Amino acid sequence: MRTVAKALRRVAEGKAAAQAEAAEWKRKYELERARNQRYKSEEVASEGCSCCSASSSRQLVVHTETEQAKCCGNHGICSHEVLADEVANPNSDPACKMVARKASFKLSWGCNGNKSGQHKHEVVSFEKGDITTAERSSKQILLKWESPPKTVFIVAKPNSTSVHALCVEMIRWLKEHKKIDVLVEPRVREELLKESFYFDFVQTWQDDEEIKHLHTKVDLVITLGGDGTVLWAASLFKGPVPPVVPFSLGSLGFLTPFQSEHYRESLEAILKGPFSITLRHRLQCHVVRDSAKDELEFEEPILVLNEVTIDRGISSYLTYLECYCDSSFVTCVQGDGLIISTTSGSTAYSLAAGGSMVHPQVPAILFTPICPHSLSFRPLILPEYVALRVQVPFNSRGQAWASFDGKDRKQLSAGDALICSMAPWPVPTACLVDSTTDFLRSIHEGLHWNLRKTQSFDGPRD
Ligand SMILES: NC(=O)c1ccc[n+]([C@@H]2O[C@H](COP(=O)([O-])OP(=O)(O)OC[C@H]3O[C@@H](n4cnc5c(N)ncnc54)[C@H](O)[C@@H]3O)[C@@H](O)[C@H]2O)c1
Ligand SMILES: Nc1ncnc2c1ncn2[C@@H]1O[C@H](COP(=O)(O)OP(=O)(O)OP(=O)(O)O)[C@@H](O)[C@H]1O
Repeated sequence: MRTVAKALRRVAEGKAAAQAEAAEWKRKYELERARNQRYKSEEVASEGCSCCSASSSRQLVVHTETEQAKCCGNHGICSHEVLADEVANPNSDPACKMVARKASFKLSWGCNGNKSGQHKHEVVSFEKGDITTAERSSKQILLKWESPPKTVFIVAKPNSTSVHALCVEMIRWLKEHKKIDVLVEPRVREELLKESFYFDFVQTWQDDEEIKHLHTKVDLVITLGGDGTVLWAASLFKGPVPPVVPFSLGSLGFLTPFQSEHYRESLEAILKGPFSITLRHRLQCHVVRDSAKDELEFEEPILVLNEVTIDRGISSYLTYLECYCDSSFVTCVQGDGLIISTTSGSTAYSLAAGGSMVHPQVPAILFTPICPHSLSFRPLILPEYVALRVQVPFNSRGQAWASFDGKDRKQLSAGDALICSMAPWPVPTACLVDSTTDFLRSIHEGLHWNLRKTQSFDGPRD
């Protein structure tokens, strides 16, 4: 219990750190606004400001440092740290090639036609091009490049001829028509070089240590596969995630709105911008062993985009789990297990277990039992600022198993606990239209939600 209390404190410290960062960003924003007001009388009166012409849509437009001198200050946030250039590395080894400067971008929040509504400035920090959130945005978010993206990371589903063919064609197009550098996983680079030495320019990494710095080298991630490829791509980023463009080459396509047949048009639009994004929040999960003496014995936290599942594995006994929300006891789960899901995962395992479908922008955590041995156990939807703790009691007959986005199963013995809270690094996925339209399309086309033959007009009348 002592180590779990420490774990909860650590989660709270993590949240506090994210909120402190957001508060610092908000302080900068207030300072910039004050500075913009001072500039207003000097320059904008004569020159005007490009963003003001967009003010009819009450867009919040974020300016770069260079624009702040003439920014009108009506609704501009001018805090934007210039990204550090990376030193070009003469080493020809593709694993060591450093990419040029990372593209900078700005985020704006649309008020979607609500011209009169007072616009609440969401606090989303995107220093150095890394998106970190302390609060969920309640408006559609637009991403606008301030400098053209230079490096794209392509994640391709393995063992698929169609995916490989598209990957080859897309890399050629990006290099020859868009002059964009491409980075792929080591497996993919080997496959490309077997095909032709032309692909020697494609970059990759040598060891997993480099994966930790992927977000500093990549401007955009493209996934070629199904929903699982999006999950896989997200799992490669243990911190900030660059914008992801998911192309659909799977069966359902909940997370993959872009059609591969039109990849040129889609990528032209994305590379030019601005484009809508959905900040898909992730859960950060810690396994705390009963044997842990102090917090240094924590295992590597795991980030999930869909859900973490705690189930009975191959045991024939019911799982028996004690659940806490912050420090309040929630319930004991006796059944096949429990799913703690994000809103992005609400249409996946949680839905199959009877949970609700929730729009990905809703700030929530889903608490869904798997085949509970109790008639009254119904799924819950909790706020996203809570920390959930699931513990295997000492009087449990069997063990439990935790799996993260359906992968990496970890055994939980008596006294072990799993602690989950919202991670400050969402997966920013590009929208085909916008967050809501894409979500509704996915449940209509992926699930055929409420698809019913229409009742004929003829028949009795009131
Ligand atoms: N009984 C179930 O429904 C069940 C069981 C196990 C895992 N899953 C889901 O599979 C996910 C892993 O996906 P995978 O592709 O790596 O494994 P997988 O290849 O076994 O695919 C499982 C199915 O889940 C779908 N899926 C994945 N994420 C989804 C989402 N956010 N919304 C709607 N459908 C989604 C995929 O399209 C695929 O059809 C897990 O995160 C879990 O949500 C579902
Ligand atoms: N680049 C990758 N490297 C390793 N594994 C991957 C990679 N991309 C995807 N996978 C794994 O392959 C499995 C299948 O991927 P994906 O779900 O995208 O294809 P699918 O199952 O054919 O499509 P759908 O999920 O829509 O049915 C997933 O479990 C995923 O974790």
